Amino acid sequence: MTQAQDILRAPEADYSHSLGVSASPTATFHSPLSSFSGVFSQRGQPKQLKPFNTQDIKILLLENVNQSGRDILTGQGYQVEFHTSSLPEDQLIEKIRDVHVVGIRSKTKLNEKVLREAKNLLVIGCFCIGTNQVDLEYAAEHGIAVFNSPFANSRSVAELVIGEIITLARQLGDRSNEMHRGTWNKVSSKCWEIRGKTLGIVGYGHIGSQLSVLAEAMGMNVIYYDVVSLMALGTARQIPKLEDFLSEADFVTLHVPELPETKNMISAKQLGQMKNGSYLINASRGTVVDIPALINAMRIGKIAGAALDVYPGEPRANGDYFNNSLNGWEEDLRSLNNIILTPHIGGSTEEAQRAIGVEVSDALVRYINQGITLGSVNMPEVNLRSLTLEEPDHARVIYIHNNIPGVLRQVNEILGNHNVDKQISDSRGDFAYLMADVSDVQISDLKEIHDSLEALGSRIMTRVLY
Ligand SMILES: NC(=O)C1=CN([C@@H]2O[C@H](COP(=O)(O)OP(=O)(O)OC[C@H]3O[C@@H](n4cnc5c(N)ncnc54)[C@H](O)[C@@H]3O)[C@@H](O)[C@H]2O)C=CC1
Ligand SMILES: O=C(O)CCC(=O)C(=O)O
Repeated sequence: MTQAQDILRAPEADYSHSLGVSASPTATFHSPLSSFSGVFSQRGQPKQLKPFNTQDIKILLLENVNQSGRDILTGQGYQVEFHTSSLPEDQLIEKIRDVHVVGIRSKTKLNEKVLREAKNLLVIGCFCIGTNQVDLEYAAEHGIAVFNSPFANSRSVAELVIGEIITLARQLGDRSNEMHRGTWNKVSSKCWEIRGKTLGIVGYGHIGSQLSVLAEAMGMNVIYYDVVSLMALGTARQIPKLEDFLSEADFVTLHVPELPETKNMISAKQLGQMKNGSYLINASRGTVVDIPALINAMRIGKIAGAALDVYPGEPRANGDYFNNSLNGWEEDLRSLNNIILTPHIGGSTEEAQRAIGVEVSDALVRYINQGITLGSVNMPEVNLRSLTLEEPDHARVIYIHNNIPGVLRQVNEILGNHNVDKQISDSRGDFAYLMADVSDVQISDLKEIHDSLEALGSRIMTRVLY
């Protein structure tokens, strides 16, 4: 057996999941982080670290996180409680009090009210791209790291949008509904090829740029609007002003995050600036489109069709919920022609969910077991080579603290009685993350190190792994 094989077999080195995540011939996603275990285990077998003061890691997994992710977490011996949907707020609060880790997708709102109750929480895993459902600032202030999967479902969203462009151009939804009702209605009026038409992409990030390539391959012209100046792929063109952009596109598709600046970004005024008979697609977040304004624009024939995957209010679970009790305009939307309404399924493919399950669970394991924050969306990104089995009297000290002068001196005074083998510290805004590997420590020293760090005024959270 080669040394590399040996390392992969060791129970501690189980980031090897990332290497063979997909059974699909087309899913080529591999987490870039999957290579780190190899890099950092070169000097010996990595040692399985244990938290000094959180012996049994308890995880609450909501919203049907994929089996791939559940397997990784249960494989670590953590206690995993799994739910297929999100929970009502009162139940969420009850459960979050007890757990060290919570895993969610887009539905569960981890706002200040909920996080205030989460006294043991170390880390949140968003098994999706968007992190708008989490109060990231509050989490950082309380030493709770947040991880997501920044691009594992981008391709799935881009493919959905491609399908919708053709579906809208050919009024496929309406024809299919008519046939389901027994009506044969063969028409070509206002049905178009997409070849030569202009696709306008708002937000040219992971999804928007992927979509750009696919659309061009189908003969579309691509323009995009983004707040950042970005390199165009193929023959796509960035248009600096939203108004000019909207007046040029036959199809407008939205791929921006939920932010105060993107709220109602497409409203009556912007719909008025779009071409007569153009189409609108929103698979970003429900708040980006003023839906009553869209309903009006479709009723007067300004907009010839729309596809919506996301809504300002979305239900917690599957069921007969798409009625006026959610947002008040569902019945109006349902009555329109040539509108595709989908239940937030942009990223819902086997490939994407498997890859996300692996990527986020691997990040959680790295954080819980080793304190590594690579890929965190609210903490400085910090990494140190793993401790190895050849270093028995070592411990890893993690000190999350307010970013104020003089902290390193105080920490190193506390660690000074031991040999600090390696240390790293980085900050992100008001918060800083320090990780130090110390040798010559006995179990009896750990409590003293932990308690001394906890007593410092700058302290947000202390973890000692040994
Ligand atoms: N329907 C679904 O199931 C899914 C929805 N999403 C949503 O799609 C969004 C976009 O995803 P990615 O492409 O991965 O994000 P990204 O972060 O890679 O790209 C977003 C782009 O939007 C741009 N942007 C931000 N504010 C803007 C503004 N005010 N005007 C114009 N451009 C602006 C950014 O500069 C960036 O280039 C996510 O934030 C998420 O909310 C993501 C995955 C699945
Ligand atoms: O799959 C989900 O639940 C959420 C998908 C999404 O919107 C995201 O990844 O941001």
